[in-house]
Order: sequence, then structure tokens, then C-alpha cells
Amino acid sequence: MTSTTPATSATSTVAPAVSVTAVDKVFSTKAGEVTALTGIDLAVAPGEFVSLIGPSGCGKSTLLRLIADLDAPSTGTVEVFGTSAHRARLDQKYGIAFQQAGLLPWRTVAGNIALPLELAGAPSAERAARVDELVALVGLGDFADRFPDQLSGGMQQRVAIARALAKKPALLLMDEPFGALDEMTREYMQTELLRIAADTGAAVVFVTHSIPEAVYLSDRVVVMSPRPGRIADIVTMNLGRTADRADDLREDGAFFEMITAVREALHGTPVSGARGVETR
Ligand SMILES: Nc1ncnc2c1ncn2[C@@H]1O[C@H](COP(=O)(O)OP(=O)(O)OP(=O)(O)O)[C@@H](O)[C@H]1O
Repeated sequence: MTSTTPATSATSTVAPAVSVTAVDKVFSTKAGEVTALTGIDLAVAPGEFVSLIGPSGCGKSTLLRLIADLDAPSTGTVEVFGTSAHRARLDQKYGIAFQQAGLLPWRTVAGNIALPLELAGAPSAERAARVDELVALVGLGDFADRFPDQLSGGMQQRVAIARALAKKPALLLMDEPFGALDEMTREYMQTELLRIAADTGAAVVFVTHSIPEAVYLSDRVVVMSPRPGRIADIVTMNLGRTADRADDLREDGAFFEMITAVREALHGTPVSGARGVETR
């Protein structure tokens, strides 16, 4: 079942959205060295949706941070669309969204979404047009002038996603973006994210603790094991194109079969390591 190459365009000559090769990450702490990741090889195709799942401390966030160039690997290489992760960050080739929406409270919805465009020096007319497009894309057209504290958690998260998309990145890096939402809002946001990813053609690397969330969203689910963090398995979802997934997929037999497949892959990891993964 393990395949480090993308499920789609495996024979394509187009550079992968993400290419992680022979990566180790060792942190030096006062208590000694912590090997967070070892022997990581992973390629994500353009437009592909890949989730990272695994017990607490297996290195999911560390791997995402290496792809985002927020930290550097100890050995190995990370490339984004064929350039170094560092170059890709400077060129703003990806958008990033974390569990906390991280909005600026003194800026409106439109002001928050415009921020990356302002930082890039986009002319104000172009900025305004793009912000209009983005608030519509995430369904917040009537809320452009509101401030973050006037929005629900789900709406704040949609603003964060719109901000991440402002520069039209072909890659989105998301670390538990829906972890703080109630279950109904979370399911709604999952469906919205698939729609937005399909509309924009962006590849997504998505960290989650939830098996159903990973199964619903992904083309492939990367199952990680802890101490040191490594890829234990990669499970390809046989649920049709992510772009076409509707809410009723969650009640489909094939959906439950895929949940079982991911759960079994996780249970291949040490039993004590299963902490921190939700099966709901
Ligand atoms: N800056 C750091 N300094 C030292 N150790 C770190 C640092 N960042 C992460 N680690 C360690 O690396 C390991 C992997 O951490 P990471 O946060 O990537 O795991 P995770 O799978 O995302 O966990 P969780 O599911 O709980 O968010 C852990 O043992 C953690 O303590």
C-alpha cells in the first residue's frame, strides 16, 4: 500500500508540488537530541490533496514546517515546485493556514485578506478586485467590513483560508485548520475546502488528528509513526475525485472501508502511539 509517489501524474514530467527526499530532523534540546523525523520521502503532485495523520509527537507539524521553510531539515532536501523550500517561500508559492486563524483584530475581513497583497506591493485597484473575488469564494461577501471578533470560528477560519489563497498559490499548507471548530461547522468547512481546492487547482498538504477528516478530504493519507517520526504507510483513497465529494459520501460504505484501512495502518504503529488520533 505504501507509495511515496503521487497518486496522480506519476509519469508526468511536471515538477511535484512538494518533493521531500531522505529528510531527517533532529532538534537539540537541553535534555539532549530529539529525532523528530527520520528517512522521510514524499512527493505530492500538483493539485493533489495529501493528509498527514499519526499519534501526537510523530512529527506531522515538523514536516509541514520544513515544507513551509519555517525550519530546515538536518539532512535531506525539500523542494516546492522544483525549487528549494526557501526559494518557494520568498516567491510566495504557497499559502499557509493553522488551527488558530491568526487574524489581525484591528483589520476588517477585507483588510486581513488584503494583507499578503499589500506586502507584495500589489496596486490598490488590483488588490480590491482580488479581495472581492476571495470574499465571494469563501462565502463572506456580506461580511467584508466586519472585524474578526464579530465572526464565528468557522467564518474566521474561512478568512484565514482566503488570506492563504490571496496570492493564488498552487500549494496550501494547513495544520489542523478545523481542529477548534464544532463538528457541524467542521464538516461544512471540509466540503468548502474541497470546493475551493478544486476551483483553484491547488495542491494541499493537510495535518489532522481525525481519520474521517483525512479520508474525506484526501487523495492519499500519509500515516506516520512516532519516536522517531517516520512514514509508516501511505493509503490511497478509492473514493473518486476529491472535487466531486459530496456530504453523503460520509454515509457511504466505501468511506467506512477507507476509514478502516487508515485505522489498520495506524495500528501498525505501537499501541501506546495511538494516542492523539480521533476515530470519530
Ligand atoms: N522546536 C523544537 N525543539 C525541540 N523539539 C521539538 C521542537 N519542535 C518539535 N519538537 C519535537 O519533535 C517531535 C515532533 O513534534 P511535532 O509537533 O512535529 O509532532 P506532531 O505530530 O505535530 O504532534 P501533535 O499531533 O501533538 O501536534 C516531538 O517529540 C516534539 O517534542
